[in-house]
Amino acid sequence: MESETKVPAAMEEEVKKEVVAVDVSLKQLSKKLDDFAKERDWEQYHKPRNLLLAMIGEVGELSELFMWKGEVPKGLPGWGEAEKEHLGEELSDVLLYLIRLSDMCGVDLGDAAIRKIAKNAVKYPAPSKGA
Ligand SMILES: Nc1ccn([C@H]2C[C@H](O)[C@@H](COP(=O)(O)OP(=O)(O)OP(=O)(O)O)O2)c(=O)n1
Repeated sequence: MESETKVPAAMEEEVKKEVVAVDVSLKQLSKKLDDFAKERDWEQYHKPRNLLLAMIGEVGELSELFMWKGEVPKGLPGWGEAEKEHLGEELSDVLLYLIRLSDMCGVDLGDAAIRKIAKNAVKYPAPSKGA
């Protein structure tokens, strides 16, 4: 019983150590994921197709949080703290697998995303605000 109460507290400490209020970059996350995989000898599993399927699985878990709720207003009024925390975890799982997938495909995701936004702006020009 004692260990049951200690484990979550210890985990909480580990999480706190990691959580620092920074504007984290994709490159920083990418490096953390690389270290994480190396430390566990998981690089062998982090092949593009595996990562894609893992990401899709996490998109499914993310979708479950919204399932049967009808339209959900911005800011998620009525959602409890635990539910929002869970949402943050599922969003993170999707993001982390996406970053790792991009890395394992040799795609610089930040660079690709900036280029895609620029391309979108050409395809969908904003209406001019002048007279
Ligand atoms: N081979 C693996 C397995 C996990 N992870 C990391 C990336 C994800 O952020 C998280 C996913 O972990 P789980 O597969 O345990 O999934 P959940 O955290 O969603 O747990 P559960 O499915 O029990 O809700 O762990 C990873 O990088 N490589």
